[in-house]
Amino acid sequence: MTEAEVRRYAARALSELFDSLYEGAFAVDTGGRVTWMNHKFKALIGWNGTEAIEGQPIDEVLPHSQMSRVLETGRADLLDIIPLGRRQLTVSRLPLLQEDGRLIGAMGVILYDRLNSLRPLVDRFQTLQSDLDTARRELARSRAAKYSLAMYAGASEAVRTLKLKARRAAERDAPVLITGETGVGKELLAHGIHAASARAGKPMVRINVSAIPEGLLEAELFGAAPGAYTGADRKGREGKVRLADGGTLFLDEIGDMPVPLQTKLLRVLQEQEIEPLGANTVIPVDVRVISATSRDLKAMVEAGQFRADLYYRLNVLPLHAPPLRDRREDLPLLCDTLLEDIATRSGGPPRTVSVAGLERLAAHGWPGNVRELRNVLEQAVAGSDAEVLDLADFTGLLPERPPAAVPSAPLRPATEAVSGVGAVRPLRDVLAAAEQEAIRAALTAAGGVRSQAARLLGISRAQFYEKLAAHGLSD
Ligand SMILES: Nc1ncnc2c1ncn2[C@@H]1O[C@H](COP(=O)(O)OP(=O)(O)OP(=O)(O)O)[C@@H](O)[C@H]1O
Repeated sequence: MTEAEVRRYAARALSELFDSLYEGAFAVDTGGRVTWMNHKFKALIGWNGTEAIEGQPIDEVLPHSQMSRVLETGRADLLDIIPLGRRQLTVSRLPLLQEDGRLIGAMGVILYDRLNSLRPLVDRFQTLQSDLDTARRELARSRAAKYSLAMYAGASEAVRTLKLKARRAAERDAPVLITGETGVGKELLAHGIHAASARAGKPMVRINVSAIPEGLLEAELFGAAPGAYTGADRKGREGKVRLADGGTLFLDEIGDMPVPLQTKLLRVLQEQEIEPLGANTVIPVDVRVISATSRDLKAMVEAGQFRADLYYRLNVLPLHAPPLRDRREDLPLLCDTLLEDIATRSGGPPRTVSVAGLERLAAHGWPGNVRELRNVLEQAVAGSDAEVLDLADFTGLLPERPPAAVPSAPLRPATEAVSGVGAVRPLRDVLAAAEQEAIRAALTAAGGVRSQAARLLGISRAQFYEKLAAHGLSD
C-alpha cells in the first residue's frame, strides 16, 4: 500500500470510529456563534427548543466550552474535561479548515457517555475536583474566621481611625510599620491586614526578632546553605523570608534587629532578593513586609542604633495602636469580645461584666494593655461561676490602690512605697521592696511572660532574671 492509500483508509476508519463514539456535537463559526448542534447535545444542555440556538454565542450556551482557544490558535484540543452543572463532560475540540487551510470555524464533540474506558479517569477527576472545592472552602472559612480586621475590637475614635487606615493599608502592597506598647494588638492588626490583602491566599510568616538569639537570626530569616555554620541543619535551612514568598513577612519587635542584619533586610525591601548564609547565590523573593515595634524607632535612628534608610523603607504606611489607658471607652466592647472568645475556647457559658466591675477595670492603668485585660478576664472567669462578673470577682487580680491617677507607669507603686507614710526605713530596704513590687506588677501585666515583663520595666532579659533570683521570685 502506498502512503496515500494508508492515509485514505485511515481517514475512513477514523471517521467511522468518530461517528460511533460521539455523543453530542456542535459547530461554531469564527466569531464563536453556534452554526449547528445535534439533538442529543441540545437535550444534554436542556435547551428548551422554542428559541433557535443557531446564532447564539457558544460561551452563553455552554459557559466553559473554551472554543475560543481553538478559534484563536487553529489547533485541536483532543481531550479535555469541562464542567456542565454538577457533571463533568469529556470533550474534544477540532478546528474546521477549508481545503486552502483557512479556518472557517470549530467543532465540539462530547465523548463522555461512550468512552467507557475514560470513566475511571473522569470519576477520579470528579472526586478530586470535589475534594479540592471542599478543601478550598474550608481553608477560606478558617482563614476568614481566624483573623480579620473586624476582630480588632473598639469603638473609640482612635480605634476607628486606626482600622480605617489598616483597611487602606490592606489595599496597597507597600511596607507597614505598626507602633504601640506591648499588648495593644499589633500582631492582631498585622494578621488582619494580611487577611484583607490580595496576598491573603499565601502565607503570613511571623518572626519575633527579640526572641531569637542574635547568632541564629540571620539563618532563621534568610536561610542557610547546607553546613553553612556549625550546628547548621545538614539539609540547609529555607529561611522565613522564603517561606513567606508570595505572602507577607511579619517582623515583630523590629527595633531589636542587629545592625548588620538591618543591611540585609534593606536588600529584601529594595531588591526583593535574599542571599542565604554561605550560599553565594541570590534568590528572588516576593514578600510584603509588615513590621511592628514597641520601641521608639525614630529615637533609635537619631541615636545611631537603627539604620535611617531602613526606617524610612519600613515606615511607608505607619499605623499607631494607642494604649488602652487612652481609650477606656473601649473597655465594654473589649470585655464583651474577649469574654466571648474565652467562652468559645473554654467551652464555658458566656459572661459579661457589671457596671461596677467595668468601673473598677476603668480605674486600672493597664500597662500590659489588652493582653493584660484578657489575662485578668480569664482569671476572673476561672475564679467565679457568676454569669455577670462583678467588682468582687476582680479583687486580688488588680492592684489594691486603683492607679487611675497614674495610668501608665508600672513603676508607680514603687514610687508610692517610697513616699508612703509610716516609719522611716533604711533606703536600701525601701528600694528593694519597691523593686520587688515593680517586678510583680510587670509580671502580672505581662501575664507571666518574663521577656515582656522585662520590656515593660525597660531592662534586658538577663537583668530581669538576675533580679528575679535576687528577690527569690524565680519560681
Ligand atoms: N483591639 C483588640 N480587640 C481584640 N483583641 C485584642 C485587641 N488588641 C489586642 N487583643 C488581644 O490581646 C492580645 C495581645 O495582642 P497582640 O499580641 O496582637 O499585641 P502586640 O501589640 O503584638 O503585643 P507585643 O508587642 O507584646 O507582641 C491577643 O490575645 C490579642 O488577640
